[in-house]
Amino acid sequence: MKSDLKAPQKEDAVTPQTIPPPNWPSDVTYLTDQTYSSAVDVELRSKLSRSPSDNISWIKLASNLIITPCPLVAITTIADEKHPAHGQRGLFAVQHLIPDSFVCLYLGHVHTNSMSDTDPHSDYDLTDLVACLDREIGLSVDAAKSGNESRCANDYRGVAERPNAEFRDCFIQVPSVKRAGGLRWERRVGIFVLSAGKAGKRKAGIKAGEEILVSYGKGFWEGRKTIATFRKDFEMLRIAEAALEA
Ligand SMILES: C[S@@+](CC[C@H](N)C(=O)[O-])C[C@H]1O[C@@H](n2cnc3c(N)ncnc32)[C@H](O)[C@@H]1O
Repeated sequence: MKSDLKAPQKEDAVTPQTIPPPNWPSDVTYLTDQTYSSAVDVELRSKLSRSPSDNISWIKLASNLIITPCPLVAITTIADEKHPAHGQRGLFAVQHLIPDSFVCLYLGHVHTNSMSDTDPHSDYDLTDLVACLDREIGLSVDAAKSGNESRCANDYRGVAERPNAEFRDCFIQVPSVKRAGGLRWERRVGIFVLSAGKAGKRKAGIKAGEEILVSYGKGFWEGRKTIATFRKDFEMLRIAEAALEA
């Protein structure tokens, strides 16, 4: 298949970096776009592109919405001792975010879902966090070693009654040497504010200063419980059980 994508030059090649936002973890690379494992070859990556015949209703994000670092959020170390992720980082809104609005992309290292290309120790892999980049073609995004602000979004369990944001599939425009206009649409996963809901219960959106909370899904915590039991990691077991009971 002919493609306008450049073949990956080497494994773990990173995109250009920008100055990370305040409170960014020093041992994690801050990304402005996702990177690709060498197992994600040109053909596999081309499946992430939107072909003109696609009739998908996913959101197409205008390039002016994608700003790095993201001006809508702040990474904060959680000081509240009652918060189940106390001492860790969380993602907070710095301004009012209206229902359905885009917050930021979930960036990280795109990998195949084969065991040899997956980090079993990662707490930041979208395969586990409900959404994955594309289940049909078996790709996911891991932000354990490199990512952006989204990797700091906590699960709502034990923090609030319900999530106020969610992961959604979307498209962004990336450079293309073959397409007219020099751009093509490529799939990403982003964090979006939840919709207002039919009864308008969430019409307030997310207030400035509020923590942005998603649902990782029950499966994430059940998985953590199984791993913790196997590894005899009692702290991890306590956290997973508390989240499942919340
Ligand atoms: C994707 S990371 C979220 C960001 C993380 N707090 C940090 O500082 O990098 C997922 C990890 O955050 C923690 N976490 C997130 N939500 C939590 C919750 N509701 N209860 C307990 N721990 C949570 C768990 O350690 C989980 O494995």
